Amino acid sequence: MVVLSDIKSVTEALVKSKADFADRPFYHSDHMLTEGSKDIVFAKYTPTWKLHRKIAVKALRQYMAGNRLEEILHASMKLCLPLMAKENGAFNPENYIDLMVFNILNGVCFGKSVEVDDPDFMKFMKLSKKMNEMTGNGFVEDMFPIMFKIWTTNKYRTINNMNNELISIIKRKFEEHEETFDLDNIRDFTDSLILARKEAEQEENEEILSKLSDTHLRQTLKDIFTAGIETSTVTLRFAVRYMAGLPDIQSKVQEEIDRVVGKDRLPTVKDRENLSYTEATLHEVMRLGTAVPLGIPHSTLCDTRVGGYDVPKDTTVVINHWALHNDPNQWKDVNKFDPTRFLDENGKLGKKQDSWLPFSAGRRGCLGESVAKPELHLIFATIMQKFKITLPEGTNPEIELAGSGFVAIPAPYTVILKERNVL
Ligand code: HEM
Repeated sequence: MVVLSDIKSVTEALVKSKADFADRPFYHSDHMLTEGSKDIVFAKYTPTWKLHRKIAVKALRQYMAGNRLEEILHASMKLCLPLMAKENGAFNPENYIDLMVFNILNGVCFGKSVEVDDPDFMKFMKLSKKMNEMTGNGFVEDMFPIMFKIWTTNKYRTINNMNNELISIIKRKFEEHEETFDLDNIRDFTDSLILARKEAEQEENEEILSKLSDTHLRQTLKDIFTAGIETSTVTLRFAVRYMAGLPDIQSKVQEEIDRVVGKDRLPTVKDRENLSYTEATLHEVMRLGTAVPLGIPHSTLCDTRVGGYDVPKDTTVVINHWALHNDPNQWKDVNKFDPTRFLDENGKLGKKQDSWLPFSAGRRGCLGESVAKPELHLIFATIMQKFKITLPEGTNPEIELAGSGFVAIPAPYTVILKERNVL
């Protein structure tokens, strides 16, 4: 296994070496949990993966072209904000952040916003968190694949059952969409996937059709949901926790939002270009609170080289995003939370710093970056606009980490909210 921990070698591998590092290692457990490697996230670098990625990118682009993201977020915020305002004293904001993010991705995929007690929301979040927590340390079955045939561990069986429950939720939603599909009204990402299949049917393209089975399409949906929800909720949980412990930075974010957006309306996607300090603060949250510290493992497609070393075909390659974000050669006062490092001399968001790579890069770079960036910004800016956030007295100012999954999680914490800008 090779671990790349500096931006020079990461850029060489992911960007300059074309597809050499674009494969994924094969794990039997992934193969089983993705109904036979029919997903995007863990799939090998094959024409089928390329087709699904292309269709998913196009479908997300279609969705993002209008202002549906903003509409769905505003609807969700109108549900969440009054509930948050009613919280008395210190509380854990996790459930509200979960709902805001769930509603965005539920909106993207299935065109709907739900309430806090929606059964699918509650079930989905519970399953997704538990699965992230449990899968982090891997499966003994991957070392001894024969076990899949004779006896699987309790851990694998539990995760497999939870995975099947997730798949059944998505399957039901996909079937509802198929029944109500209308060519003249493409409502969301799911409709765009169904449309892609109908187009292949019209062209009688059997080869493409064989790659667009129901299983493939629901696995793509599952990817968008699972890859999108945990990463975004964790980033926002870090953001709220950082702001609670950094009152000066919080005030600067709020001054900017008050000046640009005011008090009479919610922030919009268009405001983002004028909210440079707020965006820079989010960048700094994503640097110090790296949500996916070791990315998703890559694998080499051929014999290749990186950093002057030979790397044989089929070598697992890990991108250490945490190291890139904490490299003292790249970041001045590396441990200091300082949004201004992302701003130019005019206070505008400067060119992206090379060693800031939360979404990775190259052919396997995060497929949802175009959704995640406006989504995180809108949610963060709206929370900051509405609430002053403080820590309960006696809280350790250091942020503690928890969890052992793909995603790094801040340890559960509580905050106190005070409404600002009450209309
Ligand atoms: C804070 C938010 C997010 C972060 C930090 C993040 C980060 C990442 C990272 C590090 C990877 C691995 C890239 C690689 O292998 O080099 C990845 C892959 C992926 N992400 Fe995200 N992500 C976020 C949000 C999202 C969202 C909202 C979606 C869906 C709308 C999404 C969908 C995906 C998919 C499908 C892949 C697999 C791409 C492939 O293998 O071709 N992510 N993400």
